[in-house]
Amino acid sequence: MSVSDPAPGTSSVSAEPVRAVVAVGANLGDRDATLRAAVTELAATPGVTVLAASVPVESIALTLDGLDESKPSYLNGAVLVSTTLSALDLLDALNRIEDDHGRVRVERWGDRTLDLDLIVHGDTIVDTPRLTLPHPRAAERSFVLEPWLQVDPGAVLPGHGPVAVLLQGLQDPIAPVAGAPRLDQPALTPESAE
Ligand SMILES: Nc1ncnc2c1ncn2[C@@H]1O[C@H](COP(=O)(O)OP(=O)(O)OP(=O)(O)O)[C@@H](O)[C@H]1O
Ligand SMILES: Nc1nc2c(c(=O)[nH]1)N=C(CO)CN2
Repeated sequence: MSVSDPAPGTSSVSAEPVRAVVAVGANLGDRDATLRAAVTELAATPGVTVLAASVPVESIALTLDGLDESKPSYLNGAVLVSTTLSALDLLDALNRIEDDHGRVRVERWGDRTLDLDLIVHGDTIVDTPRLTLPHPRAAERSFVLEPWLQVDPGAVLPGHGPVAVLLQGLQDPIAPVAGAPRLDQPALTPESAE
């Protein structure tokens, strides 16, 4: 590889589709509606096919000071996609969707209307300020790993091991949302819930 070659997986177009995992989260506004809209927009992105989406899970806000129950709680989920986009182009698409949902970047790990993190992109390993893959904090977060396991029961986090094993070692609590459909399905309306 010459010095001008892009890092693996970051050139603008992948030769073959790869599987990627996107973690979704929100703790401001109508969290459920925002996550469902984001999955719809992801599915409408050229070069992206949604293969599966988790149901939403409720989680306590993780801040730089630890879990903080005084902050609005998060809804989190995960989406498994097949994509011909490079990791960087997929990240750009995720950032555009975040911006369209009024995402304001004020404080690290601060409250947000929508957060879309790229967890893995094929076997891409990259570590730059713009993009680190696999996501460097995924292994510590039940709110990422449990939904990921829902969409890919055999998932392995490169450099860390099977997601099912990692999840067993974590303490951050997550809770199901009673009756909530998968995030690639419409929300239940009072009529459809009857
Ligand atoms: N794998 C990745 N997924 C998403 N953003 C990433 C990734 N690697 C690096 N970044 C960079 O991180 C920057 C900050 O992203 P963001 O504000 O979403 O972080 P955060 O969600 O607050 O924290 P965390 O990364 O711990 O989830 C973005 O500008 C983005 O370029
Ligand atoms: N519970 C929860 N806490 C968080 C989350 C998140 O998605 N869920 N995302 C963060 C930054 O990515 C910071 N803290």
